[in-house]
Amino acid sequence: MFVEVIVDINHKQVDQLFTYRVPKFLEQQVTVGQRVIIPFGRQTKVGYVIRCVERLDDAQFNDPSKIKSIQALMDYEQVLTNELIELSRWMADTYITTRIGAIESMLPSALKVKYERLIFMNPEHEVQMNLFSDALKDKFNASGHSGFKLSSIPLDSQLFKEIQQLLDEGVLIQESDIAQSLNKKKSLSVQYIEQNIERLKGQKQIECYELIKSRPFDWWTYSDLKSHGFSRSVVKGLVDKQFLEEGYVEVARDPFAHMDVLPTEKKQLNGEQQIVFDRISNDIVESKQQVHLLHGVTGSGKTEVYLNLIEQALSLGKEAIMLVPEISLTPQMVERVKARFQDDVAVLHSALSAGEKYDEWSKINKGIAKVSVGARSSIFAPFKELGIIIMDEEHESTYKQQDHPRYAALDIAIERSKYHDIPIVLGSATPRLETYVRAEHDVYTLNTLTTRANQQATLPDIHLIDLTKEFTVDPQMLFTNPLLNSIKETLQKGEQCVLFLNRRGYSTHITCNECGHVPHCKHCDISLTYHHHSQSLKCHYCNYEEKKSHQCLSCHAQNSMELIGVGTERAAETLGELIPEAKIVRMDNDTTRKKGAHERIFNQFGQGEYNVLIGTQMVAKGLDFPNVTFVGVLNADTQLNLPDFRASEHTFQLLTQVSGRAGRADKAGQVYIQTFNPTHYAIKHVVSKDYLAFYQEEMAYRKMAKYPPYFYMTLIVIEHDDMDVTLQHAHYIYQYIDQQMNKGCYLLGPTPSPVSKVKDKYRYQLLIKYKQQNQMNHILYQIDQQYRSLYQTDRIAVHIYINPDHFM
Ligand SMILES: Nc1ncnc2c1ncn2[C@@H]1O[C@H](COP(=O)(O)OP(=O)(O)OP(=O)(O)O)[C@@H](O)[C@H]1O
Ligand SMILES: [Zn+2]
Ligand SMILES: [Zn+2]
Repeated sequence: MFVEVIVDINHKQVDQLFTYRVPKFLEQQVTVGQRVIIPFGRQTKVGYVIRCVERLDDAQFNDPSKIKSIQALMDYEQVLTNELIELSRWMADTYITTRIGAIESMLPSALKVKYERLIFMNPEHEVQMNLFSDALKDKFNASGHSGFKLSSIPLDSQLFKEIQQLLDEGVLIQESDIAQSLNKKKSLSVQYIEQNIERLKGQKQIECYELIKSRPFDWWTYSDLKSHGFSRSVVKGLVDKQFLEEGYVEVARDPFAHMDVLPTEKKQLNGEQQIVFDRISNDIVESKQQVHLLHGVTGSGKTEVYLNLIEQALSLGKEAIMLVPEISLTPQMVERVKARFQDDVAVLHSALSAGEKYDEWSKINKGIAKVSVGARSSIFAPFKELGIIIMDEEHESTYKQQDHPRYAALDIAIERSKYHDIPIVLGSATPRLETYVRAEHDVYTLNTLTTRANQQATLPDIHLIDLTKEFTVDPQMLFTNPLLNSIKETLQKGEQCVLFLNRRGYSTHITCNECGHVPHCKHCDISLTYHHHSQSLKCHYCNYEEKKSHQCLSCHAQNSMELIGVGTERAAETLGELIPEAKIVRMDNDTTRKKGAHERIFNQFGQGEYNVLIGTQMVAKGLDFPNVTFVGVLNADTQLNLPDFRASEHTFQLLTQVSGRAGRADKAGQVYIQTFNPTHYAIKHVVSKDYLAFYQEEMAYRKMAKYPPYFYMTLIVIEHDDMDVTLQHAHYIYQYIDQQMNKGCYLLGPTPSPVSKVKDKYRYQLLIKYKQQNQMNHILYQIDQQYRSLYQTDRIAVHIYINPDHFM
């Protein structure tokens, strides 16, 4: 038997199938999707079995005896299903990436292997140790002559040179050793040994032995048995009498052990919810591949519909994937899914440690968990009988991976839904234009929820405060009187406020009030951000940091550097001064860095320990607190002014989402939005709560400007240390594309990128607009190929972003 294998080396040149022989003793065990250890050139590598072949193609192999054998299995279970293996090929083609890169993005990082090189003396070579340096002799002696790791020797040392020399002469040899970064958690456990039960006297011991005997192949931890009422001494006694065998066995960590999730009852769906549920549920039952848009206003009970659909899939013996944008943005979602489906749920998200992620993934791989809730990469959850895929808040940009392979979770979902013949649900109060237009044209099924689910709740009243007319009362220019008065009124009624500021840090920039100088990053074309906590200026692109100085570096005026633009930290401080009775808690990147900080802040706010929650994007979405009746947006314009054609869309989405946090239960909600652009359509339609009106106006603009969804767009960014070289290659790529592309495509540029320098590299960009989704793939592939090799020699980097969300 032979296998075809993809090798764990992320390089185009070796990104192909290699054939290996399977030794007799492994024939029964090797399966597709497993990892094997193989000789590769002069190294030992890990490979993924893609295909098993009984007979070789004679034409291809004229000397089959030359085919090498696999050495061992890396693990006993499959890590990739047949479906995922196929998908990796599709990804490599679609995203212009390597197949191994695609495979890696599907697996938990804990499965990543580390390769070590061990140095030995060559047993087939006459070795004269007395010719070795003392340092080398010490190395061998210290290892008991069983070899040492090459990585333990500094690269620039004399010893390293000596070893290289001896390797070349064949006196020493090296061998690869493969280590896995995974630390499996092990726990002391016991297992059944067959014995005559008559020999047991104690009643407790007999019961315990009977229980373990009932599942003779299982390992039981001491704490398992304790929960069945058997103390440690009872179990130990059985071990001593050799009724049980003791050993350390891998156990799963439970990252949610601290989270008490009580099972919740289903809610009776309302009329609209029921209609939507029936329609989608029908597609689950009939195994119909169909994308559904669930367009439901904030608080319309989309989550409740998702939970019922998952339940439906489970009742048919199928599994479900529920994607959320980022766990930190939707903290309550995990809890709600866990509460409904308890131990059937695996949670996959970035806040877990690598080991915890592996354990959760393993639960799916072993068929223990039936539902996964997680961020983007959990779209690859290795389920075998998928019944439904749900993407909550489908408009979020976190559903696209920014690094290689730059996949979109929706594309992957669609591939998987074709494989399993199942529906996909895209839920949002503010769908992307790309999504809505497909629903309009019946490519997707449109489902709508027009009212709030809770019968007493209505959508909040939304008011604008025109900052061109209304003056702010504080020197930081954050709060107007109408806003402050509403906050006070809310607090007096014993209700809660959410305040949203689209920034982080104490203040964004500092500027000299004498000459207008703004400190910039030394390595990037971007102004530095002031952080009050550390009294320093930081670059958010490269992490460069410097102390804030009192003197202007440009005009040398003393004490002239002032803060402009204000962040959440300063806003919270100012509000505390203006309304001393407010109990304020802040939520942004700074206050949530520690593990579990999100949860803690939400819980404390939910329990009423605070009455004002002030924060960035993190407070804008997914919150469901009945006592929040007021939402204030301090400045609606920050996002509107970004150089991005989606600026209006993003502003409309964000303001609608944050407004939606108010008045979700029986108390009516109020929203105040401060803006310098009260007549801008993105803001006007938030006030009128009219998604469709916004959609139509924005579509007209996109059509005129030839933007998505009328055109597909690809951004190409060219980066190099030298500006002239960068521009030269940008022109070269321009000409290449210009000659190859069809009529009806548009090529723009080269222009400097909006952030024209990052980490000391100059950046130019080209933009292509075209009509058919994959029509540029061939050209882009060629460019990618060529520049991959050029990068090796000339360090010229070319990044290709297909349908990017951001153009910075
Ligand atoms: N059928 C129902 N009857 C009563 N209450 C319901 C019903 N469905 C949902 N709810 C409640 O209404 C509130 C809003 O529901 P949910 O959070 O599911 O809305 P959503 O559409 O997901 O919201 P958003 O998009 O704003 O995050 C929740 O508190 C939920 O418990
Ligand atoms: Zn920088
Ligand atoms: Zn100055």
